[in-house]
Amino acid sequence: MMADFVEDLEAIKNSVLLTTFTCKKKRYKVFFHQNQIIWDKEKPPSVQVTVPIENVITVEHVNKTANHRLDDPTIDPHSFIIHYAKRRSNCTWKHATIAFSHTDPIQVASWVKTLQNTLQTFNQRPKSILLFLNPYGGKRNAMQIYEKLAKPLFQIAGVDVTVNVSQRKDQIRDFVTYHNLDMYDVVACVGGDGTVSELFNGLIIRECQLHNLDYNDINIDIPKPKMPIGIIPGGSTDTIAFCLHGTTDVQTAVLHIIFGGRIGLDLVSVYDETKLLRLYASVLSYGYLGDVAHSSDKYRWLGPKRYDYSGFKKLIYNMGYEGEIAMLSEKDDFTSSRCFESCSECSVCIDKTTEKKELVWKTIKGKYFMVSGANISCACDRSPNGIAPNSHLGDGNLHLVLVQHTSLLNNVRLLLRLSGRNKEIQQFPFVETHKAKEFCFRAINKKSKWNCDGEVQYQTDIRAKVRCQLLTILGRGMPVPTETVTNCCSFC
Ligand SMILES: Nc1ncnc2c1ncn2[C@@H]1O[C@H](COP(=O)(O)OP(=O)(O)OP(=O)(O)O)[C@@H](O)[C@H]1O
Repeated sequence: MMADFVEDLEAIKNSVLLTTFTCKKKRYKVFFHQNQIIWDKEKPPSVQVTVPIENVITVEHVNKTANHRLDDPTIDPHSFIIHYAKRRSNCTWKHATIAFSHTDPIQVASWVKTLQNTLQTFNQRPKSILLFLNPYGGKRNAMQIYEKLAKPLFQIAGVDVTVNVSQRKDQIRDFVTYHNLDMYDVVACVGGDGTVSELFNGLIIRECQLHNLDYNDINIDIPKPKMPIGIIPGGSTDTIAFCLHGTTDVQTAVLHIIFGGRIGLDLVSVYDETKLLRLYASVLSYGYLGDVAHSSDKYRWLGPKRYDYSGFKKLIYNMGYEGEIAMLSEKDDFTSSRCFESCSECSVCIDKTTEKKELVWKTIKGKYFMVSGANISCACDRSPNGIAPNSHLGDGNLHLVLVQHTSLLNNVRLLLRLSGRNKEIQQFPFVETHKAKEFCFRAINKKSKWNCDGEVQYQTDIRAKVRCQLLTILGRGMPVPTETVTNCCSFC
């Protein structure tokens, strides 16, 4: 049975179709081989387009226009349409279509059947999605984002979407924790980092309960939820979505959900002395960013601009906070590289046969402007490199970025560099970065708050532990950039 299936797949992959079709009164040679559709004009100049079948959303017959309003639409046996995704230079993907016609309906039927059969072999593509909308985050337009940009694409792809609009904070987390999700392939959301955080915190608590595990115990191996999550940006910063796709473009995110590609994302579980506080995916930050998260919530009516206002106020105060940090790291791990699509460092983590490296605890004390445990680079539109440019999505490590308390001028340089794309903050002498699998923080004297995926966490003394690739996300990872970097002034 399995052998037959594999043979069928091979037969589909090796099948060759070559037909001359018409498109907008011009003749095109269209070719399908080795899972690539290629078309080009019959006569010069050449306009060759190649579309890998994994970038095809759907293939269908074109509908004939009905003679009367009340007539049911019928299919035109002479034409078919390919809906596919086109990658653009700025990391975004766009929906595109091409319709081909032929006088012989058998040619058209043969193409439609072959392409549809090939698409059916992509069995990771979701058929049924439970989608949460957060009407409160970002510009409060999650509903419009869904109706205008996401729904039409899901309809083209034939994905069944059940929409659930959140009525209160933590409702998404509670729903995912306690409701039956068996009828869905994927849970997804339209919202910012706080919404994504509700979604995966609910999924993890649910999984622990299913396995009768006490999630408040830091020593348990947290079970990995089977269900992947899809993220459609609809918040203010959307750091998680940006680090996954290299953009916060909504259409790109929806296309990644439709394609069903999977990547493993590390999560970090954060505890106080007695219990799990929450899990995070982007950053846990104490000091400046904690203060900004706390004060900016009062100005939510300002939208994303609230971060500029609160950020400026907290910068002027230039508070420093004393603390003691203990971190658990691999003894000789000095590697540092960026995480892009098909990342080799993240694929090593999946391989359970990798030998375990020796881990050591190290303790440091100091006065800090900011202490951040970055699980991912934390790049976003406002900070194209992020706090930790070399942090990976799924390598089982976080980057502990410690910014010492220093002059106001240095803080301004730090923030300018964070908002630029040319240099990394790691090059400043007052910034040190450590890779860690676990860390503890204890505040000394004056206390700040933690900013945990954009949400305020009031307990200051915490312990955080990375959980390697605990979450499966629909996406392909950050694309390799094509832009060249230009030099900037030495000030920032
Ligand atoms: N119906 C609701 N009413 C009030 N708050 C809600 C509701 N649904 C979700 N929330 C909460 O809204 C808060 C903000 O949401 P979210 O983080 O998605 O947007 P944001 O803060 O604008 O974006 P980002 O985190 O990307 O900067 C989160 O704390 C989330 O738990």
